[in-house]
Amino acid sequence: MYNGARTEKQRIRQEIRMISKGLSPEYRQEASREITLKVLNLPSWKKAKTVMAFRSMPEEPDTQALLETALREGKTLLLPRCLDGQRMAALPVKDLAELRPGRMGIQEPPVPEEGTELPEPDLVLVPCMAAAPNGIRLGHGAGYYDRFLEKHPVQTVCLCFRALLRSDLPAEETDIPVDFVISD
Ligand SMILES: Nc1nc2c(c(=O)[nH]1)N(C=O)[C@@H](CNc1ccc(C(=O)N[C@@H](CCC(=O)O)C(=O)O)cc1)CN2
Ligand SMILES: Nc1ncnc2c1ncn2[C@@H]1O[C@H](COP(=O)(O)OP(=O)(O)OP(=O)(O)O)[C@@H](O)[C@H]1O
Repeated sequence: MYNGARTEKQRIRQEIRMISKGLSPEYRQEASREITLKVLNLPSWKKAKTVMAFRSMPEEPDTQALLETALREGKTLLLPRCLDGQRMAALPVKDLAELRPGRMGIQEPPVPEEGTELPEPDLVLVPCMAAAPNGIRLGHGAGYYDRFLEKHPVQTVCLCFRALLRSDLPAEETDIPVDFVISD
């Protein structure tokens, strides 16, 4: 079946990969620092008892300081773990040393003991390849976050380098826009 939005997304992902490759380590580091400070100043971060964040991949804003701060502030920290090619779970992490590489080499929490109750997040930090100021985001194309957010309608904040913001992202019916986009 021809799907215009999907084809357009693939084309934009190629462009984004090129732009992303051109971002210097110095820019990434400084921009990640600015993004981190903005997140820490969000009322929704300050209020949140349980935060679902993500362990960043090299091309994403570095979330290390956010993860450490969440734990230090005594928040319950959840990180995604891919269950299969379509679904992910938000699992609790007490110490970043518990994480092990999963799909695409992303560090994931271990599977909790059977019967462990999973806390619901008050705030979800969402990764992206690119995002539009109106909250439409472009991910890696597996639909993990769209499926997850459909079941967990909570406050969402997407972290995106300013250089990767673009207002021409196409949306499919299943795309769930984020509430805020934070960039440097
Ligand atoms: N930091 C971070 N964690 C995250 C995500 C993310 O975007 N960023 N995800 C957001 O969804 C989930 C993992 N996303 C994935 C998205 C696509 C594929 C995937 O289909 N990989 C292909 C190869 C594609 C490629 O190389 O580009 C494969 O495994 O065959 C795997 C995981 C959960 N954790
Ligand atoms: N809730 C859903 N139910 C069924 N299919 C879905 C759902 N959400 C997304 N999909 C399908 O998954 C595929 C990938 O979606 P999309 O391109 O939006 O992923 P993405 O947002 O880029 O990736 P990710 O969410 O993993 O970061 C699409 O073909 C879409 O139709």
